[in-house]
Amino acid sequence: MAAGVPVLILKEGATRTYGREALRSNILAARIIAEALKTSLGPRGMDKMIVDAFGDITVTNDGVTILKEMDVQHPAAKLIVETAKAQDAEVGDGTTSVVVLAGSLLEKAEPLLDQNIHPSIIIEGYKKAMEKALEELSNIAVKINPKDKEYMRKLVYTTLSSKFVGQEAEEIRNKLLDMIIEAAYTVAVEQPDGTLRMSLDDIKIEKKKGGSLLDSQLVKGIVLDKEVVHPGMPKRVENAKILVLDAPLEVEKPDITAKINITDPRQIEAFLEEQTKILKEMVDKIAETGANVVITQKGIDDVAAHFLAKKGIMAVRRVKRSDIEKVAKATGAKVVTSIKDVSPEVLGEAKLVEERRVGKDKMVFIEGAKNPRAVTILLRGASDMALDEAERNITDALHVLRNIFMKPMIVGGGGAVEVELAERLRKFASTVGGKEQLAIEAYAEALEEIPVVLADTAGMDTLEALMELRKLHREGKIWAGVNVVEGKIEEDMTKLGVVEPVRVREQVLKSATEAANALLKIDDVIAAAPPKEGKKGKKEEGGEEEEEGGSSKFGSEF
Ligand SMILES: Nc1ncnc2c1ncn2[C@@H]1O[C@H](COP(=O)(O)OP(=O)(O)O)[C@@H](O)[C@H]1O
Ligand SMILES: [Mg+2]
Repeated sequence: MAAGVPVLILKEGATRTYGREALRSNILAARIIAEALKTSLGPRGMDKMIVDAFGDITVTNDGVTILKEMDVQHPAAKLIVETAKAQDAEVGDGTTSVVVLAGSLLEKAEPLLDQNIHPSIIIEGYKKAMEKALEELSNIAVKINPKDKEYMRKLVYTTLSSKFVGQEAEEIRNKLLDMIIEAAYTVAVEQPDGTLRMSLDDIKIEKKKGGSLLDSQLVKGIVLDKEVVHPGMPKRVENAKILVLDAPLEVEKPDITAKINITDPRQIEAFLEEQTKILKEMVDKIAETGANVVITQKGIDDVAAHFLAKKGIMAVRRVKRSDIEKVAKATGAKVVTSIKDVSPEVLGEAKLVEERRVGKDKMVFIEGAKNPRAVTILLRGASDMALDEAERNITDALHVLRNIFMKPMIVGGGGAVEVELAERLRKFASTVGGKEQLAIEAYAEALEEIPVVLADTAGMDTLEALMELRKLHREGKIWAGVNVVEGKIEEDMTKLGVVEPVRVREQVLKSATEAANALLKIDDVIAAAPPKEGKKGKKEEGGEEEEEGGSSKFGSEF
């Protein structure tokens, strides 16, 4: 490489950092993110309160939520954030672990860099360590029976055990647990090989402020946060034949440019009559199909609503696109985009469609749908914050179930699996030798950061905890870990029910290693000058898009 020849002409104000300096600055940035997230790991993790530029407040200990809300600027930090988001999208869990592990891998790389070990050797060593760790992970994983509902209930209980503090906590957890388990097993489909599959799309979470979390309910069907359009319409329809529309029941408004010249009052009357006639014809056409419920994404004119009511048809308008899709899927309806395509064949079916009072509002319940694999968890709660956090916790628990359904294998949590893998990696390292051995040993040490952080959240002496864990694992207690609730070392975390889906831990290892290695590979950072004050507003508007673009750039490079 021809060093020192300036081939790049940078814009004024752009900065460029090379070599070790670039590497150090990236490592530092990634470690700062990890440091910030550490204290929220595990059930004793602290909550973070994040206030955005608009003054909106989020309180959470959910890793990916914290990262999404934090306005991260440094490119290396952004890469870590993107990795956590990818982890979240892939398995829906383990995001905090990924960030902590990636940060720790980079931290442990520093002394090696100080010894002048080339980054490429560290990268290679980390890769080998990861592969070995994955191999050992499947060796120690325990097979479980996903159809054992009671066992799965216990398992999900531990995911929720850290959440909801306060007096009603136990009651709330049990309530949510009942709904989660029931929902998951309702939508799960047995595969030919005996395993279960579930799609999170089949479980809708609808939040309605008011009441308490204990008033939440599981509905075997779909709940729409809408009222029936017209007071004259039935509020309850049994054996519903449902027309799902993506078309308005309105007469198209004339163009803004079109001008209607009215010279005679009778012309207005004729015009209105004509409109009424068109609407009546629409409603007649719908009634002819036998439909007794109409659900549309678009509007319904008051006159059309009146005619529908006269025919005894219940109607709901301005339903969200995503809900329209769910209703169609659940009831077997075809979404119709034009009234002329309405026919008996496109109708969906459900045993009951009913408007019910929920707190101060009314909602429409569609139950006993043709496809029984559609459920709604209707959450109630005193505040938006409480509802949002409950939704995140439920989503987490559902992800745990989905991951175990997909791959019914577990490992001990509370850092047990990490300590065991670290022990095994150290043994492996000695067979590799050379400088790579050092990198593999560094990887092992990085894994131990998970139990160390957990012990820290429980106020334990971290060094003592680690020593004891290593000792127990050397004695063959492979699931010895940190009981953070009681603040002590436990010989078998699986007995406590603190277990983790293997699928999540696999993904944690892969994502964290990939992120750390990607940063270790960079030896040149070219940063454009920050935008001038005047341009700021413009940049902020397009902020989201820019961020997306930035991340995909990373994605394609590594
Ligand atoms: N009751 C518990 N005791 C000890 N460790 C636990 C317990 N529950 C969960 N953990 C551990 O906490 C870690 C997960 O913490 P969490 O906050 O869910 O972060 P992540 O975003 O990585 O999933 C795992 O290592 C898990 O084994
Ligand atoms: Mg988790």
